[in-house]
Amino acid sequence: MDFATFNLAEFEASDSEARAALAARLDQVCQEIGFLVLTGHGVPTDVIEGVWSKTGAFFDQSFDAKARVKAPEPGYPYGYLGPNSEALARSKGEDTPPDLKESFNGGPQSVPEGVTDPEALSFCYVPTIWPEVDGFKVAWTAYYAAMEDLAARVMVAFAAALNLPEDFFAGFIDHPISALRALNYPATGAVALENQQRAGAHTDYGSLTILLPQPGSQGLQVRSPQGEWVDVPAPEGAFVINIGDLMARWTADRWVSTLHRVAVRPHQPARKSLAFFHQPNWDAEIVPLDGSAACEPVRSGPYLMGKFKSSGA
Ligand SMILES: O=C(O)CCC(=O)C(=O)O
Ligand SMILES: [Fe+2]
Repeated sequence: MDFATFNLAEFEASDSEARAALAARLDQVCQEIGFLVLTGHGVPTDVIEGVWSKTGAFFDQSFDAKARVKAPEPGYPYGYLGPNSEALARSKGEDTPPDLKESFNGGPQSVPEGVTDPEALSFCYVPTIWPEVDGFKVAWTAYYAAMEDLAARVMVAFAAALNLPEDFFAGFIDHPISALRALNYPATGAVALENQQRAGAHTDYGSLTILLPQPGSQGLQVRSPQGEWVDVPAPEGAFVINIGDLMARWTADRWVSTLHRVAVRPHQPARKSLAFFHQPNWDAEIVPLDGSAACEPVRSGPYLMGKFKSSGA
């Protein structure tokens, strides 16, 4: 299976006929596999290098130093999640050993005016707990902001792909509750436990994931429609994007939220990645776009919270 590439800058610069053709192709890829390589993204190299450098410095610290910024209680969505904290396959009802990874997670940097819902305030709007790594917060927030902008541009392309007015999603994503996760999969030894992966098979929860796998790294795989695990490339200078469960619902399952995992193999070097989980406004009502009753309407925030709580290890 070849991986489709979508060049966002080319789409944005195209006249209406070429734009429609690129949008139709995007629609097709989102129907078939829901994963693609994104080029023409315009995210400055120094923003990307900055976040790699500071998250690398974070993971290089001792466990005790990392544990100083761990989530203060179970279910707290941000901070350091050490080894044995999460098994993503549990979100799919699979009882597996914990994933072989550690992560640092952060959320929106400010609470929009007028948010009073206690669930929103105690879930996605709780503070990110900053590590004492010089320059970490600056590099992290610059990358987070770049991902917010990029996600909004991809959502314009998605609207075109779905034959909607191009600003259709704008009002749903003007106060997004997205999360950024830096992942470190430590080097592997001889064997893992049975059914243990670096990240167990799962689908993502939100509208869109913008993933930056360590360039040239291996292990990320998607489940093809034929039921095979297919390697996802990690090209230098590009992102991998995929549809999450919320987008599948929104499109009444026209688009697929594809099962994926990070497979474990013996004697692998450490692998890093940055996953940005774009999530519409807390209050956004996600109703099937085709007007059908294919999926129950859900609210973005509570839907995410329900999903998140299902993967704790
Ligand atoms: O590390 C990766 O390449 C993918 C991680 C992933 O799928 C996730 O955290 O949802
Ligand atoms: Fe994922």
